[in-house]
Amino acid sequence: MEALSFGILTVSDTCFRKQKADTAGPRLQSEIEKHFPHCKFFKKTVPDEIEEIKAALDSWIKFFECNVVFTVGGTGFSPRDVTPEATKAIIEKEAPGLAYTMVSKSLAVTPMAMLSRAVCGIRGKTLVVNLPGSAKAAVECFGFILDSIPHAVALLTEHQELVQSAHSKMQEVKAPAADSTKSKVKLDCAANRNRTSPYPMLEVDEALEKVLRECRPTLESEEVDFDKAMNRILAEDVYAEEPVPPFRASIKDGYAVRAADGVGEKFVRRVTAAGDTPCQEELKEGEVIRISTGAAIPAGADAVVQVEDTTLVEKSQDGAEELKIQINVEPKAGQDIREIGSDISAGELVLQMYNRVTPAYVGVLAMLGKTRVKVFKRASIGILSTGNELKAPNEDLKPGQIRDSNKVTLINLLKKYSYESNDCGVARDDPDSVKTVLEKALSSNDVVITTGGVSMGEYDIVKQVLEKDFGAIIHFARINMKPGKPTTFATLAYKGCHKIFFGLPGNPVSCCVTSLLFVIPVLKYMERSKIYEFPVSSVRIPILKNNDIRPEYHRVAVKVETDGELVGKSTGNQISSRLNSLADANGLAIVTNTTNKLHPYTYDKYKVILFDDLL
Ligand SMILES: Nc1nc2c(c(=O)[nH]1)N[C@H]1C(S)=C(S)[C@@H](COP(=O)(O)OP(=O)(O)OC[C@H]3O[C@@H](n4cnc5c(N)ncnc54)[C@H](O)[C@@H]3O)O[C@H]1N2
Ligand code: MOO
Ligand SMILES: [Mg+2]
Repeated sequence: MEALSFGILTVSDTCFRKQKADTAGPRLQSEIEKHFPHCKFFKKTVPDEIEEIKAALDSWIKFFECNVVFTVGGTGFSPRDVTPEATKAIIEKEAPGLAYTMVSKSLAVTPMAMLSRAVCGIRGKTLVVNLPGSAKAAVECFGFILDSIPHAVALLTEHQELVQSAHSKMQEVKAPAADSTKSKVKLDCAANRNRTSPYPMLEVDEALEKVLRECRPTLESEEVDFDKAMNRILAEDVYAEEPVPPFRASIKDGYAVRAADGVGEKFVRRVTAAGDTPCQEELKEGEVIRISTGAAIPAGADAVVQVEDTTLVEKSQDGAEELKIQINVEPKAGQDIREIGSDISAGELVLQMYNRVTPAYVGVLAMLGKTRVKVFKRASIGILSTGNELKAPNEDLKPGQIRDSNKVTLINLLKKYSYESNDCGVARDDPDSVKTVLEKALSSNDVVITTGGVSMGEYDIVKQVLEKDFGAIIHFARINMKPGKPTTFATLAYKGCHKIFFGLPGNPVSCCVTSLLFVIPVLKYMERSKIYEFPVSSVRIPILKNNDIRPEYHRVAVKVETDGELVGKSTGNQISSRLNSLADANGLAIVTNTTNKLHPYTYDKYKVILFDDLL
């Protein structure tokens, strides 16, 4: 299939004259790339001139048959805004539904959206969409119509493959939820089961790419109390409504002085401490006021002299009060004073949208008195185990049974990266039980994670239940990695809602490693974290052997040597059942097959995914 092509035409006098950088065009491009990873782009900036806009649109449509052209800017009420007029002049048919969708959804963000004059329409095989000029609004509006784009392009180009995938996507949304408690899956007699997997084997990168393509970054935000916002992604730019400090404050314990009075003996008029109402009576020549760190600078004072640079000259009769002191060091005007707004000025952009909230962010919100803050919504996550052999950790075991460690491990693994999840119980290895437990999990979670039942056994029925009972699309069910080969990823529509499904392998290490490689990154991606993958570093490790054809994600403990070099060591036997191989690990060293490799050295440098603090 040929890659889709997009035109981004920035319409702005100031960007054209290079008086202002174009932020909206590049932001829109990166947003488009997230959803259409292999697309082509045509980009140009033109001034707000009707003929120039028309000429650019014309050439992209006529000569390059661009699938979609987005104009950015020039859709408002100012006299120079003519993008809608230029667009109307070149399109053959209007597509008002798109413009309507953008305005109506934008109204939920800002009432100013009602001033948009954006036009959308079709010319030949090209869809033309006017977007607003601000980067934030352009990306938001693109998000509002994103779902319709593949289908629109499919219809315009009569692109069969695209039409089909757009239709199946729509089917997916409409697919009826499973209703009866009985599964349509019947346990095959062992002789009838698949003897080879029908699913293609994907590389790890391909699998992650597929997952990210299906799990779009959210467009929804919610307001939370500032002290509950830790680790969330900000969905608004935070501007200071007040300056910090709100008054001129002393940086030192000492004396508020008039710098021009210089050194010498001074009369100590009074005392002011942090929290005291600022002294309004003007400081007179030869006077000082004793002051503590954080106290408001009294009227007339323009410097603070620290107590270390003074000498006591005269005390009160009871010996408790200072009457006169000597200033020993020439003060400079402004010395040791925090001016109003010197930390944060009123109106300043302090915290930026798309950044993750840290403890200091929470503190800054507290400083500004901003007690509610907008953050991007997070997916709700349900976790369940499958397996007839499983008992709860507090239960005694009969022969053949083991304790369910996966569920509690995954719940805590997610918690480590700040994601709460719901315990959805355990399903037995029979289709009715898997269906019932899955149904419950899907009814109250956006993302459902299961462990076990995804490999080649006749009781590995999770995929069949997903497909037959829930109409799920299995995007992949095999990955070329060790551990984690049978990792399964699917999407489905449950009661009209899009659900994401990870079927992780039952082996305790396999489900954790695949969570680190796929689940955690996608949860971060979905809540719009700018960084969603763990860092990868080169680490010196004693030779690691791997006799499997699959690349192995070898659990290692990595520390920083005194010279700053990262060195690691294996955590021992790497069999997928041995969870203790992960217990003290903070990295996954990627080891390709070593069967025929000669190792002249005892150490080698490995690429290591660092998922925890260095030792
Ligand atoms: N013929 C083949 N057999 C297997 C293949 C294969 O390619 N061909 N792949 C192997 C690999 S690799 C893995 S990984 C496992 C994955 O199996 P399943 O996802 O189907 O999981 P189960 O069979 O249900 O269980 C596997 C293993 O893990 C234990 N387990 C399961 N759940 C839990 C839990 N909640 N807590 C602790 N331990 C659990 C279970 O008892 C099994 O020992 O398949 C291989 N087989
Ligand atoms: O892939 Mo399995 O997860 O090797 O043990
Ligand atoms: Mg199995």
